[in-house]
Parts: sequence; C-alpha cells; structure tokens
Amino acid sequence: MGGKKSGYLPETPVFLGTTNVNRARQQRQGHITLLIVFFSIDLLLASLLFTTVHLWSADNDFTLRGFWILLSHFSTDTLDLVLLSILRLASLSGLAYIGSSLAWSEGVTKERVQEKVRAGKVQPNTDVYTNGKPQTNGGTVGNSNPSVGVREALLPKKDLKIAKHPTTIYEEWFSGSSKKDVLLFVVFLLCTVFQAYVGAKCVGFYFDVQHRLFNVRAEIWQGILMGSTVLWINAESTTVTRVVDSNRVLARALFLEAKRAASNRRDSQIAIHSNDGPATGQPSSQEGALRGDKGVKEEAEVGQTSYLLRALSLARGEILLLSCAFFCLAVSSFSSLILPNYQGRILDHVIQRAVGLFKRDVVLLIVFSLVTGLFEAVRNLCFAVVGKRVLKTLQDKLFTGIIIQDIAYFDGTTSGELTSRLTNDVASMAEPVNWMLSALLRNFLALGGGFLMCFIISWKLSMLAFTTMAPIMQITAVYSRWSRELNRKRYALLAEANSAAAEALGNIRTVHAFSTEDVEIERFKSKTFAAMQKGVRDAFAYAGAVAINDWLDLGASVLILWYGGVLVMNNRLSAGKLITFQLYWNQIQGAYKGIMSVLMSLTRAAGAAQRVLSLVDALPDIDPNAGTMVSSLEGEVKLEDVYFYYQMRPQNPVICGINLEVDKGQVCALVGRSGGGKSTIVHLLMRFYDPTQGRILLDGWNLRDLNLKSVHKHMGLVAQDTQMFACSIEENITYGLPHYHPEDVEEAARYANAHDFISRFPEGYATRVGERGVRLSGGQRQRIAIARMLLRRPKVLLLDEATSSLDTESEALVQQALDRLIGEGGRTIILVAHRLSTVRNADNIAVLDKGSLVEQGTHEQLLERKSGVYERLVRRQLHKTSNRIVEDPEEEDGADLDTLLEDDLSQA
Ligand SMILES: Nc1ncnc2c1ncn2[C@@H]1O[C@H](COP(=O)(O)OP(=O)(O)OP(=O)(O)O)[C@@H](O)[C@H]1O
Repeated sequence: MGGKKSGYLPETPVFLGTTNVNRARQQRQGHITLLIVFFSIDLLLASLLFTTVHLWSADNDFTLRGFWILLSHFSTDTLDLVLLSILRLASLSGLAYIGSSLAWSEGVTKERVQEKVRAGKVQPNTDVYTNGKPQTNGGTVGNSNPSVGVREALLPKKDLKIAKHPTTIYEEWFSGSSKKDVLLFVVFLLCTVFQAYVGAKCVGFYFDVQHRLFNVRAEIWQGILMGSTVLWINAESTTVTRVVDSNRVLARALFLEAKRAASNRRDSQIAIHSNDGPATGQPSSQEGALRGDKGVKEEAEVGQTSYLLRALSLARGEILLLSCAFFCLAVSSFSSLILPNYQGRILDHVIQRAVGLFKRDVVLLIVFSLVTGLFEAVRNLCFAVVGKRVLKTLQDKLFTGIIIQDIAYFDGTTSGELTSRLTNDVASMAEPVNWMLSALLRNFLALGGGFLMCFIISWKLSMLAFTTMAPIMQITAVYSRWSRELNRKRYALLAEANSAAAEALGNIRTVHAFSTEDVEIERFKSKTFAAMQKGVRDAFAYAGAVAINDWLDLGASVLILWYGGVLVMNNRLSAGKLITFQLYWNQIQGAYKGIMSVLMSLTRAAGAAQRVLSLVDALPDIDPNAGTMVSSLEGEVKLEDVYFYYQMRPQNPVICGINLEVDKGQVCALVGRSGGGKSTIVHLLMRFYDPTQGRILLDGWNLRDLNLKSVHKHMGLVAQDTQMFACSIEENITYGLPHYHPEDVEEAARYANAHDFISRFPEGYATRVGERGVRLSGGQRQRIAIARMLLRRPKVLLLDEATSSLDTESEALVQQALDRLIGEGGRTIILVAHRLSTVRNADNIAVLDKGSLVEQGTHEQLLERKSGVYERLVRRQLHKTSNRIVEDPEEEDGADLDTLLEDDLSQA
C-alpha cells in the first residue's frame, strides 16, 4: 500500500452509523421472533391434536383430574407429536440464536476487514479507524495487524461482548463460513428427521372409530400439522440461514456506512477547493473495478430474482410472440396434466376387462398426446426466437454500456476482460433466457397441477410423499447459493485468461522478439487452470446435491408404493389410482427438477448477469451528451489552478496547480521532461478526465458545462500513439464523418504529406491498413492521423508529440505538414513539443516539471531570463550541436529537447 494522501483524511473519526447497526439488529430479532411464532403454532396444533383425540373423545371429563388420567393413558402417537414440537421449538430457536451471535462476530473479523481493504471496497486511509483514530501508517490494515481496534471501531460497545467471544476462541482453526455450514447442516438434519417422523406419525395415526366427530377434527389437526411442517421446514432453515447470513447484512451495513461517511467527507473537502461541484465515489487503484471519472462505483448485486426480472424486461418488446408462447404453454400444460389420469383409467379398465371404456380412453389418450406435442413445439419455437432476440438486445446494450464509460474506467481494465464480458458473460446470461421462461412456467404449471391432482387422489398419500420435498428444496437452495458465488469467481478467472490472451496476441511481435511464448502460455494456463478447478468443485457439489436429491426422491417413491399398496390392499384406493398418483408424482418430480435446473442456470447466469448489467446500468460521470451545445469556437483556452491525479495512482499528483492561458489563434508549446504531465494536460483539454480541482475554460466557458460531443467537433487531436482501425485508408481518414467529398479527403492527405505514399499503393485510398494499422509504417500512420484531423478543420488543435517515434525522414515529412498547419494561423494550437524548431516559433512556451509550470514566455523572453531553465537549455543545446558535425540541416533543429531539458532540470 502506498503512502497516504492527506487531503483525503478526515480530521475526526468516521461515524459508523448506528442506524444501520440498529436496522440489522432489528432484522435479527425479527427472524428469531418469526421462528418462535412458527414453532408456537406448531406446538399449539400438536396440543390440539392431543386434546381432540384423547381428552375430548374419551369420557368428556374436562377437570384437571380427567386430564391427568388421560395423560397417563394416552397413545404415544399424539404425545410424541407434542414432545416433538417442544423439542423443535427449543433446538431450532437455540440454533438460530447461535447463528445470529456468529453473525455479529463474523461481520467484523479481521479477515473481513482485510478482504474488504484488499478488494478496494474500503479505503484504509478513510474507512478503517483504530479506536476511533484514523490509521496513521497509510493503510497498513490490509497487510498488517488491524487487531481488535478495528473491530471496536466498527461495533457499538455493547455488541463487542458477543462479537469477541466466538471470534477469539475459534478464529484460528474454524473459519466463519465453516461454522455457518456446520450449523446449517445440523438444522437441515434436525428438520428432515422431525418432518419424516411427523409424516409417518400422521399417516399411520390410530383413530377411535366410535368417535367419528372427534376423528374428523383430529384428521383436520393432523393434516394442518403435517402440511404446516412441510412449509415450516423451509421457513425454519431459511430463517436460520438468513440470521446467519445477516453477518453480510451487518458487515455490509457497517462498511457501506463507513464508506459513505468517508466519501461524504471527501466530497465536502473537494467542494471547498473546487468550484465545479462535489465528486463522488472512491479514488482507488483497484484493477478491474467498475469506475467512473469520480471514482470506483458500487456494483449492485444481481440475484436470481432481479436477474429474472431484468431478463423479462429485456423481452418486453416481444409481447406478441410471448403471448402466443404463453397460449401454447397453457394448452400443452393442461393437456399433459390430463394424460396420467387416462393412463391410470386405462389400467383400471384392463383390470376390470371393460373393453369399450378401454378403447375410448386409449383414443382420448392419443388425442391429448398429439395436442400436447403440437403446442409444445410451437411454444418452444416462440421462446427460442424470443431468446435470440434478447441476446442481440443484450449484446447491443452491453457494447453501448462499455463504449460510453469514462476513460478512467478503461485505465483500470483490459480489453480482454471487456471482450470476455461481451462474449462469455453475455452468452451465459442470455443462454437461459432461450429456454428459461418457457421451462420455468411449464414446470410451475406441471408442479401446481400435479400437486392438485395428487391431493385429489389421496391427500394422506400426498402428505407422506411430500415429506421429502422440503429437504430437497433445502439442499438445492444451499447448493445454488454456494454455486453462484463460485461461478462468479470462475467467470472472473476466465475473463483474466481472456485478458492475458488478448494482451499476448495484441503484442505478438514483442512476444516473439523476446521469445516469451512459454511465459504467455503459462500465464494463460494458470488462469484457465484456476477456472477449471472452480468448475470441477462445482461439478462435484452439483453431483452430490443431485445424488442426495435423487435418494430422497426414490425414498418418496418407496413410501408411495408402500403406503399406497396398503391402501389398495385395504380397498381404500384402486390400483389405477395408485398408478395415476405415481405418474403425477413423477411429473411433480420432473417439474421440480426442471425448475431446479432453471434455477441453477439462473444461478450461473446471475453471476454473469452481474458483470453484464453493472456495465449496462453504469452511466459515465462525464456525460458526452449533457451540457450546453457549442456551435462554433473561438479557441481561447485557459487552465485555472488545475490539479489532477489518475485514479490508478491516487497517491501520485500529476498536475499540481497549473495556470495557463492560450489566446485564440495562438500556438502554445508544452515542453518538459518525460512524465512531467504534458500529455495529461492534453487529456484534460479533451476532457478524457475532469481535473480533480480547478477549472478548464474554453472561450470563457467551463469545459464541464459544455456538451462534449459538440466541443469535440471543433477540436482535433493527434496523439503520440496513432490509432488506426482495420479498414481502408479512406475510411480511416474520414472516420466519424457521415458526409464528405473525396476531393477534401485527398486535399487533407496532400496537406499532411500523405497523398504521395497513398497513391503509390495499388489500391490507393482503398488500401486496407490491418489491425491497428500494422500494414503501415509509423510515419505513414502519423500522417494519416494528421489528415484525419485536418479534414475536420478544428479550431483547437492538440498535437501530442506527433513526431516522437519516427525516423528522421518520416519525421521531416510529418514536421513539414505540422509546420504548414501552424504557419497557416487561425487555429489555436497546443503542442507537446519534441523539436526545438517548433518550440521556437510558438507564441508561448510553457516549461513543465513534475506537474508544475516552472517557466513560460516566448522563445526570446525565455532566453532573456539569464540562467532560466529554457535559456540554459538552449545554451547547452547550441554547445552540443556546435561540437557535432551536422550533415542534415534539419537535424540541428531536431536535437532532442526533452533529453536536454531533462539533463538541465536535474542539474538545476
Ligand atoms: N492512465 C494513467 N494512469 C496512471 N498514471 C498515468 C496515466 N497516464 C500517465 N500517468 C502518469 O502520469 C504522469 C504524467 O504522464 P504524462 O503522460 O502526462 O507525461 P508526459 O509529460 O506527457 O511524458 P512524455 O513526454 O514521456 O510523454 C507519469 O508519471 C505517468 O506515469
């Protein structure tokens, strides 16, 4: 971690927000209360069952004595249920309490603090405070010992007692997540055992046949008790999970609050210095973060529900196709729901040898099968078309989302990472949309219909079979949560692999020149290997979850056949009905698995969706469409007390309080040693970034208030590294211009000394230049860039060392073009100078060093200043050149000013 930037340190400790802490505490209490309410109802129902069956049905003795007699005679069936309810109340509430205590401690362990700091989510200088005092070592929290102090700073005092205890005892050998997993496993086990027991008890319950009224009532209690158990098992585990998970809520609340407070403070500090309104976000050098010009942005978490809603909103335009799909879905679901009914009936007809009915039902079965198949096919087609269209919309939206981001965002990411988002993530996100909507709805209908039919056939059998449903749901929920997190990391690793590949391929010549193919291959392999490891872990967990679920499924089938067989043998159910029930049960299983597979795809897709949607939703801080439109520019440029640092190096101020004025039509040369901030000024003038402090004025207007797109129409930039597109020379010159005359293109090319070499190509202006212009020489690229800029006739010209990387001949040609341009007048030109000849002719020469303006004036004025930096520079240069044999008159002027200046400034 680097040193601290005092400007960002608040004088008083950050207030951690008791509101959030209280909210989290209330949430925890709410969960436990809910749990107690659930179990109290459970206990009440079990007691009512006991009372109904035994107390009121026996001899109607309502006295305490009668109750006591009954208690000593009761059947174990009902007592068991009462005791079970008490046990549930005690054990699961206790576990929930332990869970919540762990949550408090986990929210603030040093690992979490370090994790946050490492992830750049908490700025060590601004967010973490020891005993209410800021850390003074410039952010050592991330790499040394944050100690209990951090925790103390993060928690209100009375909560520390709970927090410290489990943390200090188990911290070293038992991580928070393991504690949570063990706790959840215990809860799951208890719930499953309790529920299976209640199911078996209720179904095999003994009733006194002489007391029918009481028996009916008892059946009702029993049904409610069992039915509610099915629901509660989920409610219980969900509640406990959420209580345990509230460590996230807590930690999040705390950290967010800290972050917000720090950010607010920073805003107010910046606002004091700046006339341009407050900045937001966090300055951070964190790679790959979502950032705008004002700092890192919080990426909203995309869960399954929000993903589903977003996917649906993307398909909004397809309402006609969707309606058709839904209609087909309704028809096919209804007819497929009827099929098992006919299958069971056919079997009963076979047993009863009813030939007429048998034939009729077979025909109906065929008709319903055909209808189902036809409507299924149309439904699939409609959804598939919707899916493809959604994919396209998503790709377009993401590319738009990426390209409009602030330049600061691209400083912190790589093109490989972005292409990975555009390809892998978009595909992963959109792939389930192809079939997800369809599968989800179809399976939900099949599930609901199946449930209904099962209950109609035999509610007792249904109750028994459904005891396995809740544990299956629980396992699936746990797996999906875990898998989502894992897959998010896997996609991040794949993106890194993509980045590594893109970087290596982009610099393929350097790779070959240095023979670093093996290094690059290893780099790529290490990322794909890590991603594969995560994928394999996911596969194992998936197989485990599926295996347990299958066993539970099979268990349910055995229960159905066992208890159903008993019912059939007692003539309380026909064999056909049992088969029908089994078929519906299979349908429910299939539908449930279908829903789960959709949910798992959703889980995977939600991870990818987060990476896609975060960019789709993120608006740039510098909005190119906002602000006052500019129809024409005079070209007066002014920098007023400008400060700036790049986000990727927030500790390193690049521009430190520069004031500079360039009148309209003037030529201003920026000179100075390498890394002095010359190109940065050009970037600020193009508004690639906004100054951290101070203002840039264009014709007296604050650049921030002007519409950037309209400003750029009047500005031209020839950058150090010329950027070409893989298309023809003509397309490169006319880039971004909707209309142009071919003669103008040629004129611009002539002016830029490019026409001759272009004409020598067999295909002339139609010659394709290759990726990034690889089929052209550096000088040729540079001259095409100048022609591109000239064609737009800009009022303000920014030339950033346009001849820096050229050989003497190309340099002379490019320089000639530039000199002609400068000599022409009428344009404001700001150039980062490389050659003395250009500098000498400038109206104003600004000498920059370490981000400050150390000297400025005309060539003559600067020379008059005896022992000024510039004057010494020129003197030294003359001395140097006089000791050389100068063959080329160009070369005399072309002595490298930077090198001379550098020497000079270091001596000064
Ligand atoms: N995108 C960036 N992110 C972080 N730091 C940057 C970035 N671009 C430049 N810098 C740093 O800012 C400082 C000024 O860079 P700048 O390119 O403005 O210098 P310069 O005077 O134009 O140098 P040269 O003459 O070598 O081009 C340097 O220390 C550089 O390392």
